[in-house]
Amino acid sequence: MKSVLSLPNLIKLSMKFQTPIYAPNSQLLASGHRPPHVQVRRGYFHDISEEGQDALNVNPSAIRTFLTTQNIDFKQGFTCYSAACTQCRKCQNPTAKKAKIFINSATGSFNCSECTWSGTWKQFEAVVDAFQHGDPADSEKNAVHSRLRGLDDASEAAEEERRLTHCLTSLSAAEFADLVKLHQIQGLKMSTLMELGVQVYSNKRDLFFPRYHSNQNQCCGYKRMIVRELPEETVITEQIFPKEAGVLGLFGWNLIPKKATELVITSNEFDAMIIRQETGKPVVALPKGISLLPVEALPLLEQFSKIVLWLDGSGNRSWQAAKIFSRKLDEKRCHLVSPELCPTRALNAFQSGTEVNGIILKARPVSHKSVVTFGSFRSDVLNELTNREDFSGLRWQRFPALNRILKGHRRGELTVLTGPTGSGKTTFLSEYSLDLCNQGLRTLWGSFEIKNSRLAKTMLNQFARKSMQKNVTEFDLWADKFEQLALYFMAFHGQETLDNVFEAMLHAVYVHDIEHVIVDNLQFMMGATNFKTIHDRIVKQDQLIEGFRKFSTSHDCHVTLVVHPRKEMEGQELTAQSIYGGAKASQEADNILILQNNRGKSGLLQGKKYIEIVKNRYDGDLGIVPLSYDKDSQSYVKKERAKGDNTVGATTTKKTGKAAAAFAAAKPSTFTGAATDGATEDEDEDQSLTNRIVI
Ligand SMILES: Nc1ncnc2c1ncn2[C@@H]1O[C@H](COP(=O)(O)OP(=O)(O)OP(=O)(O)O)[C@@H](O)[C@H]1O
Repeated sequence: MKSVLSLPNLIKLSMKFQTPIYAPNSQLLASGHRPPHVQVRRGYFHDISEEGQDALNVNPSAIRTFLTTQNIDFKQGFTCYSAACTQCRKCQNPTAKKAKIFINSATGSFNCSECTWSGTWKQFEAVVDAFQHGDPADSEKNAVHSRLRGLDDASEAAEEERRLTHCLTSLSAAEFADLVKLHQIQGLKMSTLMELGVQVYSNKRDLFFPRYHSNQNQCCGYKRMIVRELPEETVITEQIFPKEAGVLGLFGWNLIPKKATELVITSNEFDAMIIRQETGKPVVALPKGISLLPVEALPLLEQFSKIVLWLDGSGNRSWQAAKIFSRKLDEKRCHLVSPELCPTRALNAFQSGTEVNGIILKARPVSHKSVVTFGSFRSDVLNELTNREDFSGLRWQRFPALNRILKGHRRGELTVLTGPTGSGKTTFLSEYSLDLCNQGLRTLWGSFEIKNSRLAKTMLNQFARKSMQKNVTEFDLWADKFEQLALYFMAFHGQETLDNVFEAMLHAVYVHDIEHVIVDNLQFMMGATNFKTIHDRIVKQDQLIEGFRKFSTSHDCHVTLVVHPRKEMEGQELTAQSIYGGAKASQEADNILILQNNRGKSGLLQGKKYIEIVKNRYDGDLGIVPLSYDKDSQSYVKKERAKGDNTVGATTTKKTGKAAAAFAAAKPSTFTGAATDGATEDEDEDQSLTNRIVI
């Protein structure tokens, strides 16, 4: 994945935020007005355009056909095709006869197991002649003899970091006991930590966890667990290197025997260690927990015919992630430790007296996706029954009222948002998606109407909850934090074909484990064609909606789609029937949200825009969420009041009491309900509105 901004855009950004921007070689690209001590920064959003383009027209059968017509002898693995590597110099050596290139069957990207020669499918096609003749000179001429992206630099930086750390034996027995208590790793032996390469920093509290890729002797990245003492609590945070781009590697990979055929995958290093200690089984931990199974790790995992996934057992998201990962790894070989089998992560299970090996042996095979029995999803049913709160989805932090109605944001659903032109749909969606992304939901934005840089500016203001224009000196601070989000952008602008958009989405879901796609808006996929009749136009739109519906269901990925209302509806209050096109949108969508522009005339809605939820398939609750707009931060969330500011609170409390009557007067036939006790004043207000259910 690449971070790219074109030079003109960089200059514009620099001017806008009055900050200098440098190239990686420290050459000044744009000066801004800031003093020259500002550090080098990268562009702050991830552009997947190149990857998406590369994925176009690549599919398993196209890859197989190409390899066959080129007379390349290949084997089909679980996730990759493999062929002997004749390309790299090392593989010319008779001792490196076993070197293979692995070609990912979904994307076509390839890399060699020995020399880490790597590239995209297009590059492979371009040098296939040189590849077949094993002519390294030729490959160099073609300038694609590239190593896995950034592997060398990252390895060097990781080794440098390791030099800052010390062996655990440098700790006294009391210091090690403190460390165990601090990280809550009772039961783990020092020898186990050491075997897996864990080291301690000079402060005797922070830990270093190395990760490895194909070279089991040299780490390619690391995680630092940083312990911070705050006045009232101790906080442990994780710093991951490399952050996003490049090869992340796997913790524990250095100990995996080349001939091992079974593997356990965990989402946490300590879980991997307890499994190693208690069972001696080959085990690795994922670099970013349940949020990512890096695609470049797939060739490493080809050797295993059985993979047991035991991810962090707390919560539905990890169970969902295990199922998504098993699809990526090939369900045939995957076994899952379900929350029903063991509701906690491995270390916690061990600490509470559970026999870890027994749980791994009982892991259930993932059944064939099109032939299922009740037994295969009985744990899902039990989960849904016992963890209803959890199943109701990821909760918005900025929109508590949305949680009350929609019960959170769930995977695999289709949400349609409509509203009059210019009413603020993009602005709202930006914050709605940012809120979830900030909680770790991997998000892909398709903004066809406004440029990514403008959208990112809005998001940055919302993220910082202040105007970046007015606080330009803080740009670097916020941009750095913003850059940490798992946020990706499609690099499309204006009209785009559905095929191209789907290809980019498919690629992003597969490679980046995207969980939420936002498409703003559907009209940009209708094509420039002049439709003969309105009917033709409606049919086309229905096909598009059907496509997005299928996508969200089959990839268990939430799709939020902006659809314009019918022209004649502008100026009137909109309903589910106002969405442009046939009935498809309202049939296929799981949730329909309308940004109502015609501000309420009286009561609590006076002068406010609001979101009206007119369809909610999950729960059936409907209602409204009032929006207060703050122009500076482009945010729909009220600014936090200073502590002790009772003036506003008193007014609000009073207003809450009268609100129901005032509101009922505004919309008497549509809403019923009352405010709830015990909520904060703001929540009271939201609650008093959202409790009114459309009947
Ligand atoms: N509640 C609001 N009050 C005032 N201005 C707003 C509000 N919400 C958004 N805006 C501003 O209105 C402009 C249009 O907003 P936005 O692009 O989000 O609307 P939209 O509904 O997506 O437009 P379109 O129908 O063209 O796609 C932006 O400049 C935005 O900052």
